[in-house]
Amino acid sequence: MNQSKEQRILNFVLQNAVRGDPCSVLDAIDKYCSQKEWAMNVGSEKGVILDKTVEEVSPSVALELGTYCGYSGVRIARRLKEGARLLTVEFNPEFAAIAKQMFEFAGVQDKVRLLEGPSQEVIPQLKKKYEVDTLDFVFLDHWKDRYAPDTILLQECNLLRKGSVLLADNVIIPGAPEFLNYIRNNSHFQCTNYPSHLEYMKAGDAMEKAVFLG
Ligand SMILES: CCc1ncnc2c1ncn2[C@@H]1O[C@H](/C=C/CNC(=O)c2cc(-c3ccc(F)cc3)cc(O)c2O)[C@@H](O)[C@H]1O
Ligand SMILES: [Mg+2]
Repeated sequence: MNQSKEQRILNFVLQNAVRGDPCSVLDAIDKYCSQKEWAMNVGSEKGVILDKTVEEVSPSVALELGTYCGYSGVRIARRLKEGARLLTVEFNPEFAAIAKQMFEFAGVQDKVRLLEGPSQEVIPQLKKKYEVDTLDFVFLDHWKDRYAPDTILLQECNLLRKGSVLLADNVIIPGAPEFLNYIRNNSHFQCTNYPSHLEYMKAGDAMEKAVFLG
């Protein structure tokens, strides 16, 4: 059975990156996806916006929606302080298996917990099953029509506290109009837009940061 693109990305990392070195893993994925096969990783340019936001927030508990191959999970985990943890949600078993291997090779597996399942089922389990009190940081990068309903669900489940930071990828391409409309017209969120470019391409894209005001 011929390999998937995601398996080819992982193989390239295993053969070209340095085990235990998260930066070399990110560089290998960026090299492969810019030179060989495009893939929907947040990439190095938007990745810097992600890095800066994670450093600013310095989260103890971070949530990622849409693990895919684990690129942004590695990117976030490598910046977490001692004892902090990333919970990342992925419902495609093949991608989850790829991402788990990516985390282990990068050496961040002790900071990252991959939760397999659809976000709308996992989010309501975070407090009881995964011992979460509130989330300090949430990275949204899954199906774009899920950003708004999941942001509402996070509030319904009391998972946000005053100062919790949401960061959403792709608010230009593919776009998340319902999310932008919801979050920018909601007085409980303070929004900031960060213009950038689509990963590995020249097209414009942007990230949106939304701070929950309580
Ligand atoms: C059910 C809720 C739910 N629960 C759990 N896991 C879920 C989930 N919904 C989705 N997943 C997983 O997340 C990942 C999907 C991510 C979706 N991302 C884009 O579509 C995207 C597209 C472009 C682009 C494509 C083509 C272009 F031409 C331009 C741009 C660029 C980008 O950066 C992009 O993020 C996969 O692993 C899903 O299995
Ligand atoms: Mg994305």
